[in-house]
Amino acid sequence: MPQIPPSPHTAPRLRRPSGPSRTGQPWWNTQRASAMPVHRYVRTGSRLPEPPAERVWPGRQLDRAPLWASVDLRDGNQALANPMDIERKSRMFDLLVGMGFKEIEVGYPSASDADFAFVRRLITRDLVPDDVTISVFTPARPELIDRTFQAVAGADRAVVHLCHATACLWREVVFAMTPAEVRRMAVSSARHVARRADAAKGARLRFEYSPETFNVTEPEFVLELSQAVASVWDASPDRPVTLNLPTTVETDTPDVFADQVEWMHRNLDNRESFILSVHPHNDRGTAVASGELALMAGADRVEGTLFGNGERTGNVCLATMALNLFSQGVDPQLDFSDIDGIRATVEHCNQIPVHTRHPYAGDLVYTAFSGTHQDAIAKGLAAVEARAAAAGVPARDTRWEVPYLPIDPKDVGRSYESVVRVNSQSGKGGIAHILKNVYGLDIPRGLRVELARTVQKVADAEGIELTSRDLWAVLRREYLEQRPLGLLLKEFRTEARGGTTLVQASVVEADGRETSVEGTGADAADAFATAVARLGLDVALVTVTHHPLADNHGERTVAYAEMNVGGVTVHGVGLDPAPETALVNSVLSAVNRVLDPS
Ligand SMILES: CC(=O)SCCNC(=O)CCNC(=O)[C@H](O)C(C)(C)COP(=O)(O)OP(=O)(O)OC[C@H]1O[C@@H](n2cnc3c(N)ncnc32)[C@H](O)[C@@H]1OP(=O)(O)O
Ligand SMILES: CC(C)C(=O)C(=O)O
Repeated sequence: MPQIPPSPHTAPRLRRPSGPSRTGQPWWNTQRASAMPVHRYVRTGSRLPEPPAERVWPGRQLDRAPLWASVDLRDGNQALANPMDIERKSRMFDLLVGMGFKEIEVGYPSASDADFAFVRRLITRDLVPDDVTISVFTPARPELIDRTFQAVAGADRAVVHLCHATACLWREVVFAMTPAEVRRMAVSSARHVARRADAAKGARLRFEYSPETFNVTEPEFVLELSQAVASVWDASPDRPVTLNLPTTVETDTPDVFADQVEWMHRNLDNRESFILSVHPHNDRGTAVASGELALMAGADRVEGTLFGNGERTGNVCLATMALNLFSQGVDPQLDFSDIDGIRATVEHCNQIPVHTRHPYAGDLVYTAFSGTHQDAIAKGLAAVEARAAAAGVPARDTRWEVPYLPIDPKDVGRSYESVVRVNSQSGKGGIAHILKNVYGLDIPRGLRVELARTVQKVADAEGIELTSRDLWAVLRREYLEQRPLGLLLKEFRTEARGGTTLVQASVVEADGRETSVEGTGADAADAFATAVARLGLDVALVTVTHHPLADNHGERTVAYAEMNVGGVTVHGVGLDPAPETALVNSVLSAVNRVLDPS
């Protein structure tokens, strides 16, 4: 794990809150106004001309995958400190194709030679599969539209994506245009695109229009622009225009965006001549929610990137959206069965690491450190296996219901190995789960409790995570190693006597005295416990269990004894190729832990 350097500040330097406290506040709410300049910001509420008379989206559920469009190579790429070179673009393109994306925005060819060259490469080398359509982005400037068409010349099919900002702030500050002038720019650019497309004989071209800053534009104005552009392009059900509604900068709660999308969905003339698309950004951290609610509100298509790369806080993460569908039993129509491979490629291409807590893909998202979670996960995994065994089907075909794990890590190519990891927050269930999964030890409940206390002490003292090897080391030191003040078993023999077992043993006590003892019992452990009691020790076997253990040391038996020593319950473990030796050693282990508790 990377070491994080200590913060140079012990505490943030905060100004004391200056606002008044609310009068009559109950003791459980003593919050005060902050000292931050909140007066600089305005609450916007609904952005529709009037509140919707009815909303369909709250009652809908997502029951199928939308049309996905990756913008990793355009919006993602334009946000990178080091935009992708041809090698990285090609890796990203191949990944997206391999995962099943059918529409890929491959660049902004008029922006840079690298973007232009990559599009040419795809076309001239015939690298685009028959069922995949590439898309190219252009702003509403004639010379840049021309360059875009040069880039797609010779393509069998493509989408030309025209975009310009529409909101008041952009109109006034960026373009210095009136709404009428923006409308003229939209229509003249759309005409220019149409003319260039007409000239590109033989190519199957479709068009996309993005009223950039849609979410903060007057809805009637966006509607008017969209209808005007679509009419220039002769939008029809056979050749629909993709109308892409971005939250260029996410500004509102997702319900506000859903209302806007539903409003467009209802008010567009010839709705069937449009593919209604959304392009959520993540400035408020709610891009996925905005995307999902927009689909419920009538959108057909989503643009986004893998793991959410993109301007500022990024685009909507398509991995999250797709796997959210998967977790609800909806086929996402994208293949995430090797999420670590996908992540590695995306990290290589973007040169940005995916966060350890990123949904579905982060290193720690299928991992529990806390004891109660571990216990529940271990029980859940066991229940799935039991259900599968009872039904006579592989666990992979059984319904997934495991506490704290929304999907089976194996379904995205992860293993269960790192699902449970131990530190000072962990408990007996997780520790037992690891020892079972990694070492095959089926530790009985009483021993789990006792062992967890020891592990907890180690974890607290060390303050770091304990690996499975560390857990094994704790178990070995606590239960399997000889203790200086304990009894040393020199030799023993067993003999079956009717229904019982006789043990004769020679033990050396801490003071060096060697004594021969014997005892009979139900099995070797019981008989040895009786023999040890004859040394004058107050010991009795409560119960012993054992099971075979096959590992790279060969076939062995592990035995777990629960003893009553001087009125205290104590456990011991024996491990040996010979079953009887394992049983005897488990008793010796428990007794020695009392004789020498160091
Ligand atoms: C929301 C989005 O993600 S849109 C995509 C944004 N992507 C990028 O910016 C990456 C690619 N780079 C560019 O677009 C570059 O700006 C280039 C390559 C086009 C170079 O543009 P330049 O001619 O140098 O202009 P510059 O970027 O400085 O300024 C933008 C100009 O375009 C205008 N403009 C901005 N967006 C658009 C648009 N979509 N359509 C038409 N004009 C636009 C601005 O008003 C400004 O005009 P002005 O020069 O008259 O003031
Ligand atoms: C081009 C548009 C869709 C865009 O990237 C945005 O508005 O964020």
